[in-house]
Amino acid sequence: MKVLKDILYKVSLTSTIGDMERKVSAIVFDSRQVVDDCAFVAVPGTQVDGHNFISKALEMGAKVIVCEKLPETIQEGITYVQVVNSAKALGIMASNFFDNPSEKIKVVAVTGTNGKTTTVTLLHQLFVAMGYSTGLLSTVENKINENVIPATHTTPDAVSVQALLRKMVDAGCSHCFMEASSHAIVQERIAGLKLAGAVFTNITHDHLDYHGTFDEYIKAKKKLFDELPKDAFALVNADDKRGMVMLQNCKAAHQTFALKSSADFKGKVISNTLEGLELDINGKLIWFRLIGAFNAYNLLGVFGVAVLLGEEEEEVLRELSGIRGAKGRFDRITIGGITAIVDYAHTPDALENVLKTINGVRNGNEQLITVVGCGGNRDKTKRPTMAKIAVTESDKAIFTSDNPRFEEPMDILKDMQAGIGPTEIRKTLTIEDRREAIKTAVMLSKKGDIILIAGKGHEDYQEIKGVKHHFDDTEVVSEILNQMTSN
Ligand SMILES: CC(=O)N[C@H]1[C@@H](OP(=O)(O)OP(=O)(O)OC[C@H]2O[C@@H](n3ccc(=O)[nH]c3=O)[C@H](O)[C@@H]2O)O[C@H](CO)[C@@H](O)[C@@H]1O[C@H](C)C(=O)N[C@@H](C)C(=O)N[C@H](CCC(=O)O)C(=O)O
Ligand SMILES: Nc1ncnc2c1ncn2[C@@H]1O[C@H](COP(=O)(O)OP(=O)(O)OP(=O)(O)O)[C@@H](O)[C@H]1O
Ligand SMILES: N[C@H](CCC[C@H](N)C(=O)O)C(=O)O
Ligand SMILES: [Mg+2]
Repeated sequence: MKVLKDILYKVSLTSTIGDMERKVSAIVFDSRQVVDDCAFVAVPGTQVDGHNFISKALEMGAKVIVCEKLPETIQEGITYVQVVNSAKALGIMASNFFDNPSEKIKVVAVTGTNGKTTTVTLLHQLFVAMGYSTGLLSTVENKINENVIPATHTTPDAVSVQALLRKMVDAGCSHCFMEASSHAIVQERIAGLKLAGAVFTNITHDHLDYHGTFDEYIKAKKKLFDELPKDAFALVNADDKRGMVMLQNCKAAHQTFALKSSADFKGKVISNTLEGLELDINGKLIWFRLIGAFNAYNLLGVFGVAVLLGEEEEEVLRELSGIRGAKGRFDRITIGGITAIVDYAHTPDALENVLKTINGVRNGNEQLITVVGCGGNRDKTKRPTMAKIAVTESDKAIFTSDNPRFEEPMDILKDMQAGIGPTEIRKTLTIEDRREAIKTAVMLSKKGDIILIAGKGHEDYQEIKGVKHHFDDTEVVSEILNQMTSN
């Protein structure tokens, strides 16, 4: 239990009614999670307004209401706290509630359209290999050293972020590497967090359904850098033209990494094959297990962070050289002479990068077949572009479902087909059922061919109308390849 007025330290208050010395058992932002004596924070959402659930929260036992607009009836014995921004208040209150864990651990947040999971996973593996007790918050999983705590979001909600950091501090962690999604930044899920540094990987087309325009999407990412403290570092990709935008008005130490532009952490791709990457980093030639030039950026970003955190260059490169990266990112499965690549590419830029990487290393005599879909209830404008890229960069493309959520799968597939010209349509098939689509790709393949299965990577489900059905691309393609190539 904590005293309310201590939990409100640093929160911008408008007015208060009632006892501020009251003890609070928990901080809750969902009326369905209310416990006795908790503080309920009413947050305006994308679907509903949390203010509509204030009376429900009181019925369930909340004793403190934190809100932007006071309700019409004020109940006796309840404390009301009116704040300027309740989403922001939630983050700050959660941090105070858990004794400000981010002040006791070096937290580095990574943002960008692509490469966040790869970057934080590499950093986590690197720091564990260098002997540090290290935490991870990522799309694939949250971790305290090797202990996995399942993840539901790329960046957890404000209370979970602070609760997880508390667990990390209690477990003796010195570092935490976390993804900061644009949704999370706008929704203040990381308010109240003290960052040691932030990284910008890149920005390309995604999430326009949520942010409305590309400018708003850029602003969302920039907010992370605008709010960094003076003693933090801001490390950006200087080859992305928005890298410098992130640094405008940023108080933290400006740092850059790049392959093309001049930068503080400069690299060069020496060779790029299906076995790995050879890079020149600060004049040293190093071999890495990751595949694709885009991973050169991720590796450089990781190197930069480690050095900025005070690690020794030689040791960082030696350890980084042996690391594999995140699950579902360019995972290769070769059975019966056919190679399947499972990759989480779910944006036009990622898909193009992965296909260009494959095209850059293949011999050209084999076929490249791409199986791809686009998520439902997500940015519709990326659908025709992703379809076009799949057709242009492959010999055949099979369009299929990827988490249709609450949309009709065939509607999504029609949006994809709209991106394809009349001559290219012959190179495509549309098969709604993802298992059938993968099976067809295998049927169309012969020894030596390559099948790219894009969009789901590590995901082990297909989300249909609010229900997650077990589905794992790697599992499915391995089973089909084993069956179909064994005789
Ligand atoms: C669109 C979006 O981002 N939504 C997130 C947001 O919920 P919301 O604003 O829509 O909430 P709402 O349903 O409108 O409800 C408003 C408020 O009323 C409360 N409420 C609601 C109902 C009720 O009965 N009682 C009650 O108190 C809710 O708890 C909430 O506080 O805040 C919630 C708490 O943090 C998130 O769980 C939720 O994520 C949803 C499930 C989601 O799908 N988010 C995706 C888009 C997302 O966040 N993705 C990014 C990664 C994207 C990427 O980079 O690829 C991520 O970080 O995971
Ligand atoms: N630096 C990069 N630039 C462009 N594409 C990349 C980069 N790194 C990875 N990719 C591609 O993007 C896909 C997603 O990578 P990753 O999971 O690291 O990104 P993310 O930013 O965490 O994505 P999400 O926002 O969905 O969590 C990869 O499977 C790969 O195809
Ligand atoms: N974090 C991303 C993941 C997209 C993955 C793809 N499989 C899809 O469902 O669109 C999102 O929530 O938009
Ligand atoms: Mg991610």
